This record gives sequence, structure tokens and C-alpha cells, in this order.
Amino acid sequence: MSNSSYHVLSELEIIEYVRKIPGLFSENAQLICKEIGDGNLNLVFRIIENGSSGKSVIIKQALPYARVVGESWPLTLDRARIESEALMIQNSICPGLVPKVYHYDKELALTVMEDLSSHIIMRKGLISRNRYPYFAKHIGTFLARTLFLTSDLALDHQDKKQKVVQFINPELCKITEDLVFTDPYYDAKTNQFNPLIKEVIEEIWGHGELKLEITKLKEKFLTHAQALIHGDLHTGSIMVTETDTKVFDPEFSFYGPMGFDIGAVIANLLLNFCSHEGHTLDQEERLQYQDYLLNTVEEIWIVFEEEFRILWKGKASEPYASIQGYEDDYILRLLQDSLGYAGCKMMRRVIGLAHVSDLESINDPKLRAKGERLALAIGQQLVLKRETAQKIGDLTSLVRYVKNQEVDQD
Ligand SMILES: Nc1ncnc2c1ncn2[C@@H]1O[C@H](COP(=O)(O)OP(=O)(O)O)[C@@H](O)[C@H]1O
Ligand SMILES: CSC[C@H]1O[C@H](OP(=O)(O)O)[C@H](O)[C@@H]1O
Repeated sequence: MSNSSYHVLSELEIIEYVRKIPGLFSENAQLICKEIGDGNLNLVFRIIENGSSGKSVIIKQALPYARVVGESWPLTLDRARIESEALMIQNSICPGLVPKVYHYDKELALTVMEDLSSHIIMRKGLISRNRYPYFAKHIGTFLARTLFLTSDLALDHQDKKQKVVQFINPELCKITEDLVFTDPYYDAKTNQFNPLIKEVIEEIWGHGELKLEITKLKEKFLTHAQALIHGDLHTGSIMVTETDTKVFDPEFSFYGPMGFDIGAVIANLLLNFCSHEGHTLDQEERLQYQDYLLNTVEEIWIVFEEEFRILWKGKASEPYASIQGYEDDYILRLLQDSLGYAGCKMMRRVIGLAHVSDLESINDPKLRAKGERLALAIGQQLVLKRETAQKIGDLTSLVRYVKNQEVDQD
């Protein structure tokens, strides 16, 4: 099975392949396969057993290029290894919060994993203004556990360095370096934006102080091997039901700054917050849903901090972890980094390549521009003011203040 050389599998080949994996389906099972991928990079197949067993699995196969662009954008197949190995680590640290991995094939660059089709992509749920009462608890716990337990705070420093090597992921990191930190801040060919907000974007391109702060955040992304981060933790990488949360698609994983993951979650909730300015809905309903989103951001941080401090007390192996003031200082720096990365991730989704459907689903460009302008205003302030934040309430107050300036004064 793992001696075959790489080729892109057809749906029929996928069925033959999955049949041979022990313990998944019975030999004579009638299997149906469909390619369901809608992401930017890979193929995703769903295989279901026809009949009453209800058994199904997902096979995700990496292409030797980025799916969204085609063969002109070659991309390493090693990302499939990174993804499956990151999922296995996350499974051991946070069982139940990520899909189970059944099989990984290095030659074919594919992973066989748990089918989460009973869940929906969280971004879609938020666009429909659904509420997820357990999400903050789940994602706050996921962030605290995956970040703390893979860091120098918990691991032997030699073992941690081995993990840094295991997760060297230069090609995928380059995508982030370019698309998040570089291209949106000049007139790059990759950028795609609503022409109605060109004047705001030109102001950003000319904003020296902002570009300096973005460059500092980029430098930290390049150099700060703090923990094994997911690396692309947007709401399209999370599937939910009302009571369950699963984080998937960690192919951008590498040893990077913890705040990048926390900031990604916050940014995507805030992008959804901004999108409701452009969606046609009753003002009261809009305000209530926006409040729900800001409360969720606060709750995520509160759960994260609580869990992180529990781990600090019980699982820290770093001998200086108990140095007076270190824990508080570490957590404050995480908060400030999270604001900064949230700001970067909001702006990239409005100016750069790869937008979010929260905003893109607003058909009228004028209405979409309202949400996009707000996202750019909040994003800039999060980057510029990040070091003034002392508590999570400072972030949500800043968002409310900017919204008041940008929208409510119109
Ligand atoms: N384990 C899974 N269970 C159910 N659906 C999945 C699973 N993994 C991926 N998908 C579906 O495939 C889509 C693309 O998967 P994703 O991992 O985001 O691919 P890409 O790496 O190309 O972005 C997801 O949006 C989701 O609809
Ligand atoms: C051409 S890669 C652009 C963008 O796509 C990735 O997201 P996903 O694979 O989840 O759709 C990642 O965010 C990259 O920055």
C-alpha cells in the first residue's frame, strides 16, 4: 500500500484503496466515493458505505500544487505528513477536539481520518448567525493545551528542538509570510480587493507606523519557535455542532508564536462581526449577534488563560517557570501578540488573496464595502494598540470604539 509512487487517485482508486485498510470496512462493503474538497489546497474524498452501517471516512490527498491556482503554483507534498503528524499530536493532547487519524500514506501524501460530516463548517454557521454555547470552552481549551504542552514550558528543551525539526514547514510558512504579512501592505499582484475601498487600502500602503508594526509581527512569526501552532486556525478549519467542536486542517503547522493561533480565531470571529454590517438584517438582531461574538471572544480568552494557568501550575517543567512575575508577564505578552496577529489576519482577508465568505457572500459591493472598511479599521487598531492591552476587555472595548467611530456615526 505504501510502496506505490505518488499519483492523484481517482474516486474508483480511492474505493479500492480504502477497502485494503484493515478495520475500516468489511471486504464486500458497497462503497460510494465523492470528492468534496472546497479548500484552497487539497483533494478531500468522502467514502460512505451504502446500507445501514452508517460507516464513512474522509481521505485527504495533497496535490503537488495549490488546488486553487493549479500546476503553476507547485507545493510540497510533505504538507500531508505535517498535517497527519500534527493531528496525531493534537489527538493525544486534546482527544475529541480533532478528527481521529486512521492511516497516513507518505507515498500517496494522503491521510485517512474521521468523517465529520455530522458537523458544519463553523464559518457557515456564523454566517447563518447560529450560536455555539460550548465553542469558547472547547477552543479555549484546545488553544491552551496544544500551545502550552508543545512549548519549552512543558517539554524537555532537547525534545522540543527535535519537534521544531519535525515540523519545519518552509513552503507553507512562505505562503503565510507572503499572503498575511507582505503582500497586503503594497500593491502586490496577488492582492484582490473591492475597488470601492481602494482609497482606504492606499492609506494603509502609505502608513509607515502600521507597516513597522506589521514587520515586527512578521519577524516574530519568522523567528519565535514558541509552540507547535496550527498555523491556519480560521473558522473554515473548525467544524461544529451545537455541542461539539472539531479543529482540522493543520497543514500549516510549525513551531511559531502562540498568539498567531489565538489571533486567528479572534480575527475570524471579528470578520464575521464586521460582515453583519453589510448583510441585510434587523438592527436589533445585528447588535445582539455582534454582542454574542464579542462575548465569545472574551470567553475564549478567559478559558484559555484559566487552562493555561492550570497547566503552568501542574505541568511546567521549565525550572524558572516559578520565577516571580514570569507567568503574568508571559500571559500578557500572549494577549498582546494575539491582538496583533488578529489585526494582521483581518486585513489580509480584505486586501489580499483568499477572502472569507462572511464578507464575500454580501453581493452588493457598496454594502460589502461597509463591512470591509470596518474590518480594516479594527485590524489597524489591533496592530497599532496591541501593546496597550492589559486584559481581554481592552480588545472588545477597542472593537466597540472603532465600530462606533466607523459605522454608528455614519
Ligand atoms: N474530516 C472531515 N470530515 C468532513 N469533512 C471534511 C473533513 N476534512 C475536510 N472536510 C471537508 O473538506 C473541505 C476542505 O478541507 P480542508 O482540510 O479545509 O482542505 P484544504 O486543505 O484544501 O483547505 C472542508 O471545508 C470540509 O467541507
Ligand atoms: C492559496 S493558499 C491561500 C490560503 O488558503 C489557506 O486556507 P485553506 O487551505 O484553509 O483554505 C491558507 O489560509 C492560505 O493563506
